[in-house]
Amino acid sequence: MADHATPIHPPASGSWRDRWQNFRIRLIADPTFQRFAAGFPPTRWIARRKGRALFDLCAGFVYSQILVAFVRLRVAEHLAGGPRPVAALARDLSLDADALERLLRASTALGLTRRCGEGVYGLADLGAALLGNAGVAEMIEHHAALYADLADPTALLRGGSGERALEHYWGYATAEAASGLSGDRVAAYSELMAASVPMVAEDVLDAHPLDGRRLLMDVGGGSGRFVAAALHRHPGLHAVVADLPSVAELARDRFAAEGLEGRAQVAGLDFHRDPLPVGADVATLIRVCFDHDDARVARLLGQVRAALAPGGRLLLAEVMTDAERPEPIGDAYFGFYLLAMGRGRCRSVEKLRDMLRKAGFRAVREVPTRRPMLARLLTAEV
Ligand SMILES: CC(C)=CCC/C(C)=C/CC/C(C)=C/C=C/C(C)=C/C=C/C=C(C)/C=C/C=C(C)/C=C/C=C(C)/C=C/CC(C)(C)O
Ligand SMILES: C[S@@+](CC[C@H](N)C(=O)[O-])C[C@H]1O[C@@H](n2cnc3c(N)ncnc32)[C@H](O)[C@@H]1O
Repeated sequence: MADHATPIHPPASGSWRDRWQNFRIRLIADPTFQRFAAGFPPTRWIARRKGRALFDLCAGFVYSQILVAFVRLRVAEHLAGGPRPVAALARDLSLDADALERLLRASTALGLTRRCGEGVYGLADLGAALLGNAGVAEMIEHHAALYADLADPTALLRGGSGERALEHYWGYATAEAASGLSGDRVAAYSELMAASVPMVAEDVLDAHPLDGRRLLMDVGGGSGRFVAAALHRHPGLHAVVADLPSVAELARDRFAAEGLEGRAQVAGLDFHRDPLPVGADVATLIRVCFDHDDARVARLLGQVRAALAPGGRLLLAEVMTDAERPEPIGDAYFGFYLLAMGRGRCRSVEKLRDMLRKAGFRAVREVPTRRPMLARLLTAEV
């Protein structure tokens, strides 16, 4: 058996299911069993699959950095016209051909490219999906800040010391007076959000069209890209973006540039301190609540409800988890992302439902979205 100072999962009392689970865990932790299972034909495939899964967890950062090189060198764009020989591509990218082939073999192994013959590579499904998705490429570049904060993950869990890269990047997350943030401090995150919101906007507006609504208030609406998408879809709709003053100015510029200034207004404010504009018959909170702690979100939901007209509706969209089934995007990725950023957390659908009800909303419903990995949607009535 494994040579451990403390016994792993001592035999338990309880249901047969618990006892069986404990037995399995003890067995799998035993190196002798691991060796046996890797060679024994009936268990060999399971052992290989689990070993591979553990290897992929170990190697995740390496895979991610291969993706960074792939995006930074714009390999997908250079292969968009069809497969190309390594030598020609190397000339275009000003890269040594051997180094490029190393990258292309790696990106082929990861499903981004495919090998079409001796020294010739083309796009595979994941590389092609990346090409159609500018927001993802920007996120990949942005991850440098996240990885800097994750360099010492236990220190991060213990609260660390000094300002983290993401805490600085998202200046509002821990600021006492967020409304004082200058244009310089909000420009980078506003651009990143504007690049990544179009897919979320499509999915939310497809799942819940705003037909029949008169005035939309997008709370934390950033530089107005969601509102612009809604107004282009619904010609009778008017809207207001409520965001920090320096961000609201970016939205004003967008509306002017897109000829929407007659239908879209901005309200520069701090939604933790200032009242929201009243009278909208639909409000949206898109990727806003998970930035903040429970107490602030509870107050914000109360504020939004109070600002909505009678019969008004709230659409709350962001990544959500399942209370009883932790999963990689909400619990692993956003769990640690938001920890580095400051005070936020990715909440379960159940938790958000409960918070909405406590804020006085009724008829809280989840409306399925096309890509729940980007955002799930809850609607609630005043
Ligand atoms: C017959 C043929 C040709 C094919 C058949 C097979 C087939 C149907 C293939 C499908 C091909 C296809 C259309 C693929 C599409 C793939 C898509 C749409 C992929 C999308 C991927 C999206 C990704 C990877 C998104 C990543 C998002 C990230 C990392 C978001 C991060 C967000 C952050 C950090 C937000 C921060 C906000 C804050 C601060 C927390 O509030
Ligand atoms: C993660 S971004 C989401 C932006 C946009 N809804 C989207 O999905 O692209 C959060 C937004 O909330 C705004 N915000 C954060 N704290 C705020 C506050 N106290 N008052 C007003 N806006 C705030 C930020 O400026 C930012 O634009």
